[in-house]
Amino acid sequence: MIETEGLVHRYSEVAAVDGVSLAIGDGEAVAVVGANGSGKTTLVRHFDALLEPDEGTVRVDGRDVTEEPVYARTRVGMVFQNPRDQFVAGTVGADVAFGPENLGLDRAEIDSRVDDALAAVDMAGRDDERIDRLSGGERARVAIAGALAMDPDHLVLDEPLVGLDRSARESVLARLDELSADGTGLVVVTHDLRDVVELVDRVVGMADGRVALDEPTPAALDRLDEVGVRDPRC
Ligand SMILES: Nc1ncnc2c1ncn2[C@@H]1O[C@H](COP(=O)(O)OP(=O)(O)OP(=O)(O)O)[C@@H](O)[C@H]1O
Repeated sequence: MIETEGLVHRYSEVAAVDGVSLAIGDGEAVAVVGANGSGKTTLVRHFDALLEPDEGTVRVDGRDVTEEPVYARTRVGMVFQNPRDQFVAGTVGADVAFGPENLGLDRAEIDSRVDDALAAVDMAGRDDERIDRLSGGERARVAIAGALAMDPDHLVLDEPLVGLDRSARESVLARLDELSADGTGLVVVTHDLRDVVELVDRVVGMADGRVALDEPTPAALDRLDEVGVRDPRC
């Protein structure tokens, strides 16, 4: 469970997140939508204590993320907008192993997690390939595998489909659908619901740093114009 209570984040004077109280349960698949600059990325970066609240609290399973950032990062896997920003090694296997290695797990457990994570994104057996020689879609899937190797309860993906062609998008979405069906919670940040509308059961709409919409998917679609987001049915 991810919870924020009265969360405020300011960059200098401007409140990018302005009093957000939100609870995301285990296994929920949530889209966080809103216009450019509405505070989506800033909000989700708090789930892993990548930013510090100016006001309010963020908890994962009831544990304050500022006090226990390592716990938050093992339970909430983060996949950034540009996967290039998150790779730490030159090859697929070494990169996916990095998180579990930092947990101090033994080699057999690390290898098993890497195998499972790569299989989950349809990249099994490609451990030795160089990341800089992969396509954009393959990189996106390796980034997801890196987060999955931590065996998280929730996966937070910030614009995971930007820059991918149709077949890469479909491949990533199919993997996310399977993960969701297996019980991994998904939080997908996007300003375009078209791709993920089938995937999510709840839509949180941000406007000016606040939650302006929080509804189950079918009902939410009728109110998207309130947060400046296009109705994917149109
Ligand atoms: N590092 C930063 N320093 C200063 N201001 C920032 C920084 N990051 C974001 N902002 C500002 O905070 C506000 C919210 O930005 P944020 O990236 O959270 O919004 P977003 O909804 O994710 O936007 P987008 O859809 O464009 O990615 C914007 O006005 C942005 O300019």
